[in-house]
Amino acid sequence: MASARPVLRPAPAPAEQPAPVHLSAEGVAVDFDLGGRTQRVLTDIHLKIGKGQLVALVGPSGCGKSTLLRLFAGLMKPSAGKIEVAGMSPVEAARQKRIGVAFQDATLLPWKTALDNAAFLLETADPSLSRAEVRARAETNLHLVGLAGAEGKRPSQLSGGMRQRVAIARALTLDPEVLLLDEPFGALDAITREEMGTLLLDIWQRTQKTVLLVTHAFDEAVFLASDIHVMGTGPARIIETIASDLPYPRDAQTYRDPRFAALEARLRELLVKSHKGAT
Ligand SMILES: Nc1ncnc2c1ncn2[C@@H]1O[C@H](COP(=O)(O)OP(=O)(O)OP(=O)(O)O)[C@@H](O)[C@H]1O
Repeated sequence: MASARPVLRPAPAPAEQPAPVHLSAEGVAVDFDLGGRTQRVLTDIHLKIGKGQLVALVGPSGCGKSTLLRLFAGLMKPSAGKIEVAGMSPVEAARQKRIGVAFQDATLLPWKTALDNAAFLLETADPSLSRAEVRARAETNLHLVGLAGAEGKRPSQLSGGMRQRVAIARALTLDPEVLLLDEPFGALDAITREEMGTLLLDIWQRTQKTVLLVTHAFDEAVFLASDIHVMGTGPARIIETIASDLPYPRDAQTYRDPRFAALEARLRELLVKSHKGAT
């Protein structure tokens, strides 16, 4: 009788563990008081973003994307529901330097140079660091965002896109776990925007930060994000979450992947519907 041969099977792949939740919104609503009249801007927002994910938030203009980002940054409180960052309140997470933000209006200090602006937040957040150390970190990040040579310029001497990049360098200098980016490349020309997108992917892959990116540009959302949360209006809520099937790493070839076009088309369809109030 032939001896039974051991059957060689590949070792089972370890079950993929979902990343622990890093940013969460549970039943969040925001009301603004407009001189005695209450306007509900966000309603029933539920969102879970895993640690180390790069996620995009898209939606019609004025639907409340920046408001949601401001909630995660701890800059305002929800009228209802709960927001957490790393299992704590956003205010506490910000206090612990876990959150870096770069918003649409770069809000740089006009009297400070690009280098001093990039250094500013870390300088005030961690007085134990030497000035030389802080400036070295700020300089590294300014170079990373393509601003070598502009260290000594003041905001009034920089273009809108350059100011935006200083704001990103300032957020990176804090070395936070979470990056909240509101239209960070909105003011840039198409080519620089693509370059900055590739740079962001590179930073993200090297640092494994959790990134929440607000953008109007479908191609940017599709190129960068693993999940795209689509918001509708009146009042805003998440109408769909698209899990991207585009693999990482992504590069110029990614734009030619048929899956890219399909995702972009899906986004377009959802946002057109949302504009018409049909969702
Ligand atoms: N502090 C505030 N007080 C009153 N209303 C506000 C305030 N901040 C924002 N809003 C209103 O809330 C809504 C959502 O604004 P928000 O800036 O979050 O939208 P958005 O989706 O980021 O817009 P965009 O894409 O144009 O940047 C808008 O109607 C805006 O006018």
